[in-house]
Amino acid sequence: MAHDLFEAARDAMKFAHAPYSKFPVGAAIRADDGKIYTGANIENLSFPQGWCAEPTAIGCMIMGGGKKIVEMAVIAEKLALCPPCGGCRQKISEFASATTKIYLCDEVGVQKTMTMDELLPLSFKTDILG
Ligand SMILES: O=c1ccn([C@H]2C[C@H](O)[C@@H](CO)O2)c(=O)[nH]1
Ligand SMILES: [Zn+2]
Repeated sequence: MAHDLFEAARDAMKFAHAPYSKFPVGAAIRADDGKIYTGANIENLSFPQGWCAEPTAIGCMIMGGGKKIVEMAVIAEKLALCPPCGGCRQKISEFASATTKIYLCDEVGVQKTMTMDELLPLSFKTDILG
């Protein structure tokens, strides 16, 4: 049921701290423990110090005891769709598999579903670092 994830991401977006870009983003993760973890973007007056909604949700998942992303939804207030930025794709991939679904949402609901492999093809992998 992706719709509950969409609703969680939409609700999380209300917590965005985005006074500089005025571009609120919300994210919601269904984790392997069955719980939903959410996040919003949190900007900073020192611009590079702000961060995206996705890592907020990942941090909540890790601190809540979740270990893997089963599926994830992302929504932005001002765009039709908000595909995760490059840095977020790498961060998500740490806790996802190639087939993990990422739901790109607008204010109505899920509009596009992509797998992690589609979002981040040929992703960095090595057995040297474990
Ligand atoms: O995948 C993304 C891309 C951008 N943003 C945020 C960062 C910044 O606060 C605002 C404008 O880039 O949107 C996210 O939260 N997730
Ligand atoms: Zn990002």
